[in-house]
Amino acid sequence: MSVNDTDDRYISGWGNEFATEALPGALPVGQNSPQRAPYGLYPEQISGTAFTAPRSHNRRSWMYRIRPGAVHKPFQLVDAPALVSDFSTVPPTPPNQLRWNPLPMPQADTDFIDGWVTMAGNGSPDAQTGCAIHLYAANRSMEGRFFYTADGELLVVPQEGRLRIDTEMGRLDVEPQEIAVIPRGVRFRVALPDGQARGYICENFGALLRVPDLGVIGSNGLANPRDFLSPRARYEDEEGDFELLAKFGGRLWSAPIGHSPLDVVAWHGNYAPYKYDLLRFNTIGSISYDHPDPSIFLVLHAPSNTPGVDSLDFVIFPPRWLAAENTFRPPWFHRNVASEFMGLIYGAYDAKAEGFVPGGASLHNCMSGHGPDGETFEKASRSDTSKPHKVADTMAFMFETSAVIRPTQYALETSQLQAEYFQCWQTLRKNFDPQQK
Ligand SMILES: O=C(O)Cc1cc(O)ccc1O
Ligand SMILES: [Fe+2]
Repeated sequence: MSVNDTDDRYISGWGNEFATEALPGALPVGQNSPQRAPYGLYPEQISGTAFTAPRSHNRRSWMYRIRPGAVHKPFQLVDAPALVSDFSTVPPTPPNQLRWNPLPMPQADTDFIDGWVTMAGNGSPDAQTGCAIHLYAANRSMEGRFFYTADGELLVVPQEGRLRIDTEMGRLDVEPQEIAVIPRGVRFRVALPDGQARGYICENFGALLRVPDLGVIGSNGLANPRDFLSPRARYEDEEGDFELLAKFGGRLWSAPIGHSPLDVVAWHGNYAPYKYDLLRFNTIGSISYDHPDPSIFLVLHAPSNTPGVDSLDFVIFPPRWLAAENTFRPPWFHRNVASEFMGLIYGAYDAKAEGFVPGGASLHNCMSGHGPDGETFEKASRSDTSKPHKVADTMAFMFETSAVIRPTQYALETSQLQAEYFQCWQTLRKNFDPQQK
């Protein structure tokens, strides 16, 4: 999918000052809050950063809507036992390497919101740092229901089935190998064009995700800002007995609402949902020797207050050429200060010969040893590195965090957990021979 001047669905560029209207002249000219806005619309600002954040980080948008966001009945608590947000209350677990099979598709009617289960995370919405990592599996479109989370922005990584995400600011159609980011507070509804869908969600409680600086890479490369797409304004003028769901303070709340909140006729600003096709990533790697650190595969990151340290990194392992000579080409054995939650969207991952399957997940926490499994090590230690090799048919990703990731009780007790995961390194035998260099 490309976007150009004739694409009537999206506007492009990461963090742009967009201006889009579904009716001509719906955006006031030269001011945000005229005494009476065009078409009888209500102006409403949505702020994603503090009013006083530096201009380079300041994110807000103005919406021109049929009714203000305040128009709904009071919220009531909804039981949502599968959702976990405050990880300070989740006990630390042994530093074991963990791996899971995919979440099964639901049997009962389950929409995108019903289908969330929290696997792991750190921090909390109250602390405004950390993240919750959820899986979703759904077989019904949301009907008459709308959702937002005040706890964080949502990074949605579809693994199976397309998602039609209708947001206040317009429509995003996303499919596996694309991602969507829905800002904190933005209301949306998800339909499933393929009848069912499964994937991963990282709910980022901290600073907003952004495209990283490129340093010595230069002015182009990795995820190029022009490839991020935001929706054009699109509105519904519908009344009915609808439900507005909110995730707030780690809990789920429901309020009756008499109209569709997707009633924004025009908006402008730089706080908006966006999508990105992971196959657009300009993957950069070694063309001489050795395997670079995976920070070279960074798509988006949420910086912490410590320079150079991110609270959350979103890293991908896309198809790419491996050309490094005299080099062990797959990921090396390693122990990191960061903690790594990995998922597989498509194909196979080059560090794991088997067991890590699309829709599955793994967790390698701070300083827990991991790396290639026995089979991968044997093969890669003997492969011919005089020729480049294409790693094709693959798309893995990592939610990497500076704080330890705590798996939830669900994640530790589910039958998806692969109790024998540790075995994949037990075949790594002693090769050491002091007589033989
Ligand atoms: O653990 C993993 O497979 C992710 C990873 C990949 C890599 O190429 C280097 C380090 C790293 O943590
Ligand atoms: Fe790793």
